[in-house]
Amino acid sequence: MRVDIVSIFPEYFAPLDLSLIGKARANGTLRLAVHDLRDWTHDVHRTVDDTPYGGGPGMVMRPEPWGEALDALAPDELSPDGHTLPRLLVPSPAGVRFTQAMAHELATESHLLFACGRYEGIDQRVLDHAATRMRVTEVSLGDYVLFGGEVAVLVILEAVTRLLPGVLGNAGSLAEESHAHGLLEAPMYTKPATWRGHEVPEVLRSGDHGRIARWRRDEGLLRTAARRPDMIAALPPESLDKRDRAA
Ligand SMILES: N#Cc1c(-c2ccc3ccn(Cc4ccc(CN5CCOCC5)cc4)c3c2)n[nH]c1N
Repeated sequence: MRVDIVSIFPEYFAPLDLSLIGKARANGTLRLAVHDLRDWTHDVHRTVDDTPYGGGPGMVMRPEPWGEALDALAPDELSPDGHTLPRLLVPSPAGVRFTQAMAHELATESHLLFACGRYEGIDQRVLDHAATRMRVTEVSLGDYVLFGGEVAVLVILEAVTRLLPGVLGNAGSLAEESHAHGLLEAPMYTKPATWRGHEVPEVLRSGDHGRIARWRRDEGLLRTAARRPDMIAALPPESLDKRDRAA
């Protein structure tokens, strides 16, 4: 997967050299490039923002630098390797909610292009023009307000990269993790069996894998009911058996 990120704070993405994303870049699974939007400005001050039409607080990101950046990173003509246009992701407080389902969808794309806004956001015409030639998605992490899109790109990129083949050593954990089967995962424990007077639940040390599986499902169901009743409501009815309904 090719990923291009455009931001006025490219240094925000230094963490992408670390850990499993760093390994995915080193082995070619992820081909990532971070670009400074100011490289597409032409004035001495490298200006990227201006006052909003219609008044209101703050500043808006000018369309010209963004237009030139997207032209450069998403050229209309097919590249020699038959490369098609990228999927443009624009983090925004007004975006559709980012979910694990969207992470799976994005993990199937060959080229993602992230536009990181700052100030009050990017001039709408940038997105409208981009949408005439590529798929554009405004995406939000949730109902809280950030300074800009960079943190959202780090989150989205981590959620997508871990779904790419070979990135997560133990692919089994992908199948088991919460949000994969609609429930939060059960509590996890490791050695020692007793720590500061707290015992690991006996069932987990029983070696009875049937009991363990049932305990984990029950605990996941209880946690989900307590913390995320919305996820319970979204479960397909057939996924809850009589025991679950009694819980
Ligand atoms: N993903 C994600 C995000 C973002 C996000 C993503 C991208 C950008 C680019 C600029 N910002 C700052 C910003 C904050 C608030 C507002 C709304 N304004 C409406 C008019 O009154 C003033 C306030 C706009 C822009 C961003 C924030 N926030 N929360 C998420 N889940």
